[in-house]
Amino acid sequence: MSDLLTREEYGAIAKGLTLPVNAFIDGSFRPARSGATFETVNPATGAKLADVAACDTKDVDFAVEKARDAFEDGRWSRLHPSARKDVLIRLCKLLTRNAHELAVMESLDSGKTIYDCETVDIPETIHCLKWHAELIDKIYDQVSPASDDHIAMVLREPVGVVGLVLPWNFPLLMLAWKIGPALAAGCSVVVKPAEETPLTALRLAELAHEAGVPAGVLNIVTGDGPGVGEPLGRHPDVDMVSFTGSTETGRRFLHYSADSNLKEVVLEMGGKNPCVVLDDAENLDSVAAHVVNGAFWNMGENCSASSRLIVHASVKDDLLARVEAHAREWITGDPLDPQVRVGALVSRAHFDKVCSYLDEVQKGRVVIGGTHSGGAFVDPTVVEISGNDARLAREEIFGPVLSVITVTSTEEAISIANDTPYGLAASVFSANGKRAIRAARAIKAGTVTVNSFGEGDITTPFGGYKHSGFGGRDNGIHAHDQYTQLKTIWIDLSDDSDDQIG
Ligand SMILES: NC(=O)C1=CN([C@@H]2O[C@H](COP(=O)(O)OP(=O)(O)OC[C@H]3O[C@@H](n4cnc5c(N)ncnc54)[C@H](O)[C@@H]3O)[C@@H](O)[C@H]2O)C=CC1
Ligand code: BAL
Repeated sequence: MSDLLTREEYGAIAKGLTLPVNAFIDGSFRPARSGATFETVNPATGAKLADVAACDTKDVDFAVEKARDAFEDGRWSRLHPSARKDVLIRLCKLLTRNAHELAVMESLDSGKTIYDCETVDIPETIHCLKWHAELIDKIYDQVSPASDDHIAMVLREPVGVVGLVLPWNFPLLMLAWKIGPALAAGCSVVVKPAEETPLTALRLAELAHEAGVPAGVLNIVTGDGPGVGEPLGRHPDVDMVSFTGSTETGRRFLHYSADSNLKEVVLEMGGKNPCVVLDDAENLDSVAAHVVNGAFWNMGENCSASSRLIVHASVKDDLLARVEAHAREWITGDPLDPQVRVGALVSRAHFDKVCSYLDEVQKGRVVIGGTHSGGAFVDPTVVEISGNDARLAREEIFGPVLSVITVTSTEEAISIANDTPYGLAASVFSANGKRAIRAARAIKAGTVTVNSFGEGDITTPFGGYKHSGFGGRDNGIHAHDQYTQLKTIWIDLSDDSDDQIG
């Protein structure tokens, strides 16, 4: 983990940054073929940071062609796994050496707090890449239990050319969640960062090249969804797409695949995640700290954010008093100030979306917040609502807004927790282990934490049920499955095998 610097030191790093502005294809930075650019803006100040290459179909075609060449000639895909490991570990060392610079770049581009960038985003990015690098030369293929006359090998092979379409809420970390297993497995990748936050992906690609990732293996194509994401999704020579973002856009990738080459699609999408506090929950101060962290970490711009607190009536008042006290400690303001816990929302458009929910907040009992400032900042907001039908309870806000729903039984709590089209994450608080585990099993979500808020760690699969996920999981050894496919090699050992085929 990086040591935190002072506001002045972060300011000095920001002033000295050289921002990458061109796409990274086939081992070098290149402007869009059309010459077009788009602005990337610091959402905390509204100031332009850079004009970045606005790529389109021609750039995507070029990047996929180079990725295909690299994959087929084996410069990466057929290296010994331990050789790929060594290169990725070198990349991790370069990322560590440049951690402060990357943290500041991420904070400027996204509005995330420097505190989170330094303590979560950058160290977790490095940890994720290192974990997959260390894994890749320790996975064995299988031999099936065939007869004495046969040997049947079940091999995992890299899937090929992979398209990775990323969100803006954890720009570098979501890149790592996907390139970590994809590159370790031997795939070539074409990455499309979110147009709000293209900078750190470009810088990482430069460092990866320095570490020894061969040209064509890691390509970053900047631009918007229709210009870059759609041609990547529709490309006939992309074997697989892994996407993180909204359910609406995720659904499009299934259409793109069906309309093109039936590429595999893995989707990690939205959530309306319940935090269930049962009547026997103990240490309500600790519960409140988890509730506040779950709701307001990363400004609530988190697919697994706890956005619904479903609490038993007998503990509600006590809990909410403590939630309010903890929420007051989450200072909103300048993202480069290491004391600040709530930074800027990612863009003016997203700020406007979140503010549209603040009008709804005024219809409930506001416990804290409901306020905003500066065209980018929304204060941590807790509001009591009745039932699970309001927009506040049903729609993914992706901002620091927590809706509180009171229940009078565990059955009602579980029923409301599951009354959503989403199923990404949940948390359950109870002093009784059996009740907590039964509740965790009853909630339809990909990750359920007991007596804490979290997403597990790199060793555990992450992804959703229902409208939150499709086709696979990020993280853990399970992520390796996304980027590989199974091949059976069936060998006949019988004496007359010369005449037999299969
Ligand atoms: N699950 C998650 O982690 C995320 C959820 N969201 C949710 O989505 C809402 C909207 O945010 P957006 O940034 O608009 O999400 P989005 O899902 O549209 O964007 C994610 C990625 O998909 C790309 N994309 C957009 N339209 C596309 C298209 N037609 N074809 C191919 N690629 C396309 C974007 O350029 C970006 O790289 C947020 O308010 C939030 O509720 C947003 C980001 C991350
Ligand atoms: N929290 C990691 C996944 C996401 O928010 O997109």
